[in-house]
Amino acid sequence: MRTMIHNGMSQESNRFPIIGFVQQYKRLVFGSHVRERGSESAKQHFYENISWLFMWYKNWRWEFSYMQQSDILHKYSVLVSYIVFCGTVILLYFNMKQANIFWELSAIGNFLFLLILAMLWYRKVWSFFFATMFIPKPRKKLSDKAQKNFKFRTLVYVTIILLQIALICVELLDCSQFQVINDIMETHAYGADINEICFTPWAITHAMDLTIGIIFLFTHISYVLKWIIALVVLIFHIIVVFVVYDFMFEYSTSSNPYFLPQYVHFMELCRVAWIFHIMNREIEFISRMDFNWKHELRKKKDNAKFTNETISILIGNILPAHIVNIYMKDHLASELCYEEYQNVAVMFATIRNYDTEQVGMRVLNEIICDFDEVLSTYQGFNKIEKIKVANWTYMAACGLSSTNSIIKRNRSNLENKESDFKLAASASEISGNSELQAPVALREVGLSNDVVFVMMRFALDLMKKMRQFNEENIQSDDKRTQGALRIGIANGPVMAGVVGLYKPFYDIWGNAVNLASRMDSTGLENCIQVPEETANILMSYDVQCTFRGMTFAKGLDYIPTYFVEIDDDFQFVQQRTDEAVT
Ligand SMILES: Nc1ncnc2c1ncn2[C@@H]1O[C@H](COP(=O)(O)OP(=O)(O)OP(=O)(O)O)[C@@H](O)[C@H]1O
Repeated sequence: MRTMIHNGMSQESNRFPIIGFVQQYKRLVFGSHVRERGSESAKQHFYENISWLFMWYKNWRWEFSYMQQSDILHKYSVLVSYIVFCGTVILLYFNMKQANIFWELSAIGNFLFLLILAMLWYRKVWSFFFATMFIPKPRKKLSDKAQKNFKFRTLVYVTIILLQIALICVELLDCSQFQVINDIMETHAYGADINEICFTPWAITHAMDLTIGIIFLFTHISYVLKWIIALVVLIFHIIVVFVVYDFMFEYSTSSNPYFLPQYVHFMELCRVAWIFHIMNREIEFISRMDFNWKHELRKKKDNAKFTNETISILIGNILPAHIVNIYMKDHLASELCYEEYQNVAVMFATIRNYDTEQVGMRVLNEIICDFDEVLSTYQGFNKIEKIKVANWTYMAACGLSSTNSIIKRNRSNLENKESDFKLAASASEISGNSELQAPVALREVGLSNDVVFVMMRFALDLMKKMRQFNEENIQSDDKRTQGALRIGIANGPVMAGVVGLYKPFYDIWGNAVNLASRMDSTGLENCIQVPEETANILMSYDVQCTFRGMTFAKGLDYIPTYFVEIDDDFQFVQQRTDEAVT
């Protein structure tokens, strides 16, 4: 992005009138070609959107937001124009006779300038003098607002120029044409002091030069407004030079023997106006181009943010939220990162009576969508995480929350307790759990048996959903053609993580997973089969579990298994008090 901006900026700078000329010259002399790079469309957009004559954006929304930008140079512009104002006072003082009104206006001007400068500079001056002391910096509200407010900036600008022009006007008005002629004749006839003459033409022209300087000094003021004011000053000068005080200017000294002094005066002002205008145009161009690039950058940033969010959503559909955070935050994609959980409830739910060959993918998709809908209601602390759908089996787990886990990372075989702790803490930061102090605490949290009870409730909700699906989609009363769920649940320690380079897939491993799978494969339709340990937990929650018998589970031999007692509405049956496990 930075390279793109750099390329763009250097390309744009080649188009400045002066630099552009140098480039053209180089091409002519050395035959070199400047290779066009960077974002062509952004550049094209900029050129199409700007009016070269008026230096404004054709899009008024852009123009408005450009003008509303904060002008950090504003206080410096005001300071420089104050110096110029004082310079004008000194210039007129030494070259002309002053009336009282001149000093009154100077005093008003000084007062206004100092007021505005105090408003704009108080914070900077304060931090300059008191930065080392423990005096709090004054609030930046006023100076900041003044800098940001376009109307205020324009008002200050117009006031300064009016003050400057008024100063020249009072000097001129104080000198009537009759008095000027009289002064000149006295000077010639009686050898009177030249300082006694109330009017010095070059002083007026130079004061006008300074005014033109102030006009083009300010940035973030409408370019057209500046030109209108500059034209008014030029016309005012023409009237003074050629009409009202033509006699004085005609006989003033000339810096060019080939032109009449009046024209020399006018050309002087035009030259100054032209130079300042060119400089101002360059600054305006850079400033607008800078704004354009900022806008492009903001757009690209927004796009990048949107893409990032989309990626997060997509990955969030594949991986659990806290794993997404670790992946996105720490860029672990190429490293092994897995979690150890002390107690997770695992469920395998197989949809029976359907075969993809017979009913097609549509039925499977609809049922799984229904199940996912149920899943979306199991959020929060004991959130249920869908692991996968394998064939017609829906696999889910409860207790895979970041606060229950110890995260392990395999970074160059560097794995020790300390790093485990740090990562567990970072996971807790992500999930916002500040109670987490050490892995020991994690283990205690991870041992909560609520996960088993929540998993059982989820299994019952899936059964209800299955029945609803049958009612809505299957016409026949034949139980053999209707979908039925066979569910196995087990709990215990598991490991969870993402392995491999491509197609990140979150999975869980451990005895509890194998056992849950066996509980499903050896179970019965519309029943939830659990091993003894899980049954004991459920019974401690007052859920009636009935001993099924010794069931053969491959790899485990014969193990005692239980069915969770379910009524006709797919509600669990409360345990009879005499059987309750305490
Ligand atoms: N992460 C998992 N996802 C899906 N199924 C799993 C997962 N982990 C284990 N299982 C299933 O649990 C069952 C028992 O696992 P075990 O490791 O005992 O397999 P096995 O001895 O190879 O048995 P089988 O011959 O049935 O595959 C297997 O059927 C296996 O498919």
